[in-house]
Amino acid sequence: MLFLAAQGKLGALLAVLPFLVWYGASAEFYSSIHAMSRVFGYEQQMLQHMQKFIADNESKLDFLRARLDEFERERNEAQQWGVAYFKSPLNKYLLSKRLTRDWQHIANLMAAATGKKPLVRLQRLRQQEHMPNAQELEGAIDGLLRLQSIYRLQTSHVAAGILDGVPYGTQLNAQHCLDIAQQALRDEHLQLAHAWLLEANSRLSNSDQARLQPLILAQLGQVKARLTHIAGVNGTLQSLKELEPGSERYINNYKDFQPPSDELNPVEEHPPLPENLTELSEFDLYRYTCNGHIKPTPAELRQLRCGYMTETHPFLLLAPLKVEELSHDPLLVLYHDVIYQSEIDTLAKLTKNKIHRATVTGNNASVVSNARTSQFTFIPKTRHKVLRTIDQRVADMTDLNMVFAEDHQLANYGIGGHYAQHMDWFSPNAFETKQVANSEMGNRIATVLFYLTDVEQGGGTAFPVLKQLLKPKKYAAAFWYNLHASGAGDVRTMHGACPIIVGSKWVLNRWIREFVQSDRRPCYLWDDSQVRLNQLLELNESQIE
Ligand SMILES: O=C(O)CCC(=O)C(=O)O
Ligand SMILES: [Fe+2]
Repeated sequence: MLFLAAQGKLGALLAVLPFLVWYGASAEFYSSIHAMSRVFGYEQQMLQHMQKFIADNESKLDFLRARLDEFERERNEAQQWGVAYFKSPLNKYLLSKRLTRDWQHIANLMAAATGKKPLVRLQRLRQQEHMPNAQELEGAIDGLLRLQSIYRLQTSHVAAGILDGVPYGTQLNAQHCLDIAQQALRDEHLQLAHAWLLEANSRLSNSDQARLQPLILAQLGQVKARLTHIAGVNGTLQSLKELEPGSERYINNYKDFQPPSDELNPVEEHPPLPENLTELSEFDLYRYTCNGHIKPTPAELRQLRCGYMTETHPFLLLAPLKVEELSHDPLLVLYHDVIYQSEIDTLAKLTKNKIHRATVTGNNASVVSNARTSQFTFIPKTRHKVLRTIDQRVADMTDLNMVFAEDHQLANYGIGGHYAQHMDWFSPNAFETKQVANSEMGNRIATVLFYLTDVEQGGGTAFPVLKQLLKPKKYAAAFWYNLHASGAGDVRTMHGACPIIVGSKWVLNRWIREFVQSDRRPCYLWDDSQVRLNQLLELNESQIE
């Protein structure tokens, strides 16, 4: 189980709530490429069943068409005979046969549920695990809006398949843009709704113009009216009326609707970049670190070094660890090339079919939350020798005792998958309410986060207070202390996994607990644990360029 650390105003709920308000629906589908490739395979089978359904129905229709021709031919012949036709006992037989046995056969055939088998199979596939449902469709749109908001992606680019400057060739049509706009509107992202409606309007094809444009314009009028500082609501309503007289029926509560007078301010898709960080919510701090707005100054960067580490094990004299400093206090470093491909392959085998949608623990039970859209599994080190080898390396990297380390956690993030800002350490409240598994091992003194994949775009690990964004680099591992020397949780370690724009991210978490480390970790004689996050940010106020 995982817990969001809670302490005072940095509590779990505060960390999660703003996010839940922003992105209300639960969503699983987009959180794993693994699941997506599975259902992509199911879709292939669904198409085959559909083909079979069509083929069965086509052969039934071919058969019926042939019978129809035959019956018509027989009738035409009969008509040529005139009344004489009814005198022949042979014809009496043929007519009777047609109207009884033949027609019964035809009626049975027409009534038969042709293609039932492929239909049943198709329906069974739709029930498969990982098949997206309506809620997950919402989640996929949520994920897209989240990417847009975090990375400040321009709507016209996204609709044209350009993600953060890279073209992918997928185009959205007017209906897609309208669907996204409607969800943005429902969730009160008015600026984004506005941008998606404009995009829908500009992407109308001749064939869907009549069907979609009145709705698009009506919604655009409403959004503009709600964003009262913007221009053009009256113009939009005018176009709507010209397009379709009586079109006010598209506007909810039209009678109460008071179009404001037009003003000339343009609509920004995204809020302006903040200059003062002290006022930002924790989510915004995370967001602005993910998109690179919060970053260290050159002066701060000059304090940081890279080098080879040889101290913790004699073997390191032969093969020193490559370390990159990212923060001195609290310590955050990145080790390069500390896991082998063969080990990653074994980890992949051990996790096959085992990962589940991540939960976070708030006050009560673990819940699937949009603060964390990834999938994970825990594997005890007894399961495989490789896990113990990795732990020995972690001990060399950290100089910490691995006896009290949690099970290996492997997590996968798919497109849009993320984990909003949080601390890895457990709050005192989590201990009091017995939410901490193996509490006798103490709190999470340190984290080692192995990157098992590169990620094409996005997916960094953001440390807003330390102003660091770690881009996932295959074979590397981040290491940081979560606790002050006093044992108190360090709020400056607040971090989060930024959403993936393109790619898939696998990580291995090693959470090391605090007991049995007393001879390992150097103790400070002073306790800086009382320093509050806001004070720290004020201290750091200079930093954005
Ligand atoms: O995947 C990442 O970049 C961070 C993951 C993380 O913070 C966690 O699992 O606690
Ligand atoms: Fe974490």
